[in-house]
Amino acid sequence: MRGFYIGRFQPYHNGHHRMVEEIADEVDELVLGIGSAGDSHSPRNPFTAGERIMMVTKSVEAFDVTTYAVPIEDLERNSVWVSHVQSMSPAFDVAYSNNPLVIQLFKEAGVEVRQSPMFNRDVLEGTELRDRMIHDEDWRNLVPDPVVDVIEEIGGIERLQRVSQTDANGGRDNVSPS
Ligand SMILES: Nc1ncnc2c1ncn2[C@@H]1O[C@H](COP(=O)(O)OP(=O)(O)OP(=O)(O)O)[C@@H](O)[C@H]1O
Ligand SMILES: NC(=O)c1ccc[n+]([C@@H]2O[C@H](COP(=O)(O)O)[C@@H](O)[C@H]2O)c1
Repeated sequence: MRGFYIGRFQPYHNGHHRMVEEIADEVDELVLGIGSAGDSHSPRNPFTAGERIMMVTKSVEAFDVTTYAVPIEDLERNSVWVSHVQSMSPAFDVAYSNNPLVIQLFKEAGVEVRQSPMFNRDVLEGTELRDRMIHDEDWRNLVPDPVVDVIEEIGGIERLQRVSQTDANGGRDNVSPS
């Protein structure tokens, strides 16, 4: 059986990782959909699809499940989104999500959906992690080790901090010293 789990993974964190660990017990193969694949370099979506593919691919090596990472761009029309996903992904039998819109769209399309508990959601949330990165607070213990390596390799913290600035302070870096 093949499962499908989509997220923005901005970044891939230990909550996602726990969910993948549980899914790996139920399926033979797993497709990880890299959602909002066209988005990057913004405070909500700092990392590119390719960077997120590196994060998930290196992290899921810890589990005994064949995994395919597939980038999925957003569409204006929710009503055809499941067809769009299916057109990009290896065929799957069951979709995993805790996102109410995703659950609704898959159910309406007749796809079986399974949910998982939320793990330690007070800290294991992308929004909380990005906030900690911006403010130089602890985040490394909330993601799998390979994610730390990828974010360091790409200069991810500096990027997120810069794209989160406003022109009022961000422009300073662009002025040549006199
Ligand atoms: N701590 C968690 N435990 C279990 N599932 C989670 C957890 N955090 C996110 N998920 C689920 O993983 C999927 C992908 O989530 P997503 O990539 O949006 O992460 P997020 O932590 O919700 O990020 P953001 O705050 O950026 O929206 C969704 O179905 C979401 O509900
Ligand atoms: N119309 C659409 O493009 C559409 C609809 C539902 C979900 N999605 C995407 O699926 C992903 C769902 O992941 P999250 O659970 O992380 O929000 C997101 O990237 C979201 O943008 C897109």
